[in-house]
Amino acid sequence: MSKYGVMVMGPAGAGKSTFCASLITHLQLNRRSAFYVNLDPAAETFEHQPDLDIKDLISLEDVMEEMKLGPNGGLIYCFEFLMENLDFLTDALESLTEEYLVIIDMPGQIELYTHIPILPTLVKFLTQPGALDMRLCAAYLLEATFVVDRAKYFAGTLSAMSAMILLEVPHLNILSKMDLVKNQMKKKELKRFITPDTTLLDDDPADIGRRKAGVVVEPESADPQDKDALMSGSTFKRLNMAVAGLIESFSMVSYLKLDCTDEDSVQSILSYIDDCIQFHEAQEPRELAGEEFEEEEA
Ligand SMILES: Nc1nc2c(ncn2[C@@H]2O[C@H](COP(=O)(O)OP(=O)(O)OP(=O)(O)O)[C@@H](O)[C@H]2O)c(=O)[nH]1
Ligand SMILES: [Mg+2]
Repeated sequence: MSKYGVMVMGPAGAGKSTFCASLITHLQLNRRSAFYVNLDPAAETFEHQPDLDIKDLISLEDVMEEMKLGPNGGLIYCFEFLMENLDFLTDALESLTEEYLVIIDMPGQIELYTHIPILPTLVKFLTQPGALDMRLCAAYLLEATFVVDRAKYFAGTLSAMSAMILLEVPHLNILSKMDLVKNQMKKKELKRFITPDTTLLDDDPADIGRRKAGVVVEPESADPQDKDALMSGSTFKRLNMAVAGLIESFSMVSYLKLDCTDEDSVQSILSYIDDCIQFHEAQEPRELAGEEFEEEEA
């Protein structure tokens, strides 16, 4: 029997756990079943208690103490340990029916999504036909406040693209915390950030600010040893332009908007997730309970 799931990823503080909580609340309100898996060994407080928590397998605190590792090295160790103990996942997930949406809350360390092969291995394990056979999609969150700084926005987009290429599962890119920017920017202006392209750099407020302050240094006149001067000037702009051009030419990234404080917004993202993993196609028609039947009849 197939399982259905979404892996919620993205940089630190992007709003992953908040989104997982909103999604679970929304599913519960709509009488759907959720199975919440926390894979962040540093996460301590939850709005909904996880059904499965990596901390029951390994504790980051113990790892850091015993292995004399820092928080990032400790996290990688925890994931390596998880990969050697995949039964921890199989035992909990194998009995789930098709009605469940498995929501996997990931840590924010960017290393996980860029150059370490742990996540691709984990995704292969979860999706492997004949085993858990999970129809899995990735939801990659990037904070909408990044749009204020174009360089940050493109760097974030690059990390989303990297995760996309690395994982090879259906991928949704999401601008989270939209409530924080929607009053600061006109709708039309915000719309430009849905699909990243180089024109966004033409009117970069940070660049205009630097020019006004007279700190733009042309690379030809800058001291090659003075990295700050170089990076504050047109070299930085050209670098951003090159990154933006690369992203634009691959046309791989476009964003959905998420405001966790808005039920309709969470529903809209859930619809995309359901479509990606073809959740509804697998559902048996449910027998209506008495109350629902009366509502339907009315
Ligand atoms: N205004 C607003 N704040 C949000 C939203 N989503 C998350 N936050 C806040 O952003 C902060 C980080 O949110 P988390 O959900 O913990 O982010 P995370 O990505 O799980 O963080 P890590 O697990 O530490 O990487 C918290 O203070 C949240 O309250 C949102 O949609 N709107
Ligand atoms: Mg979190």
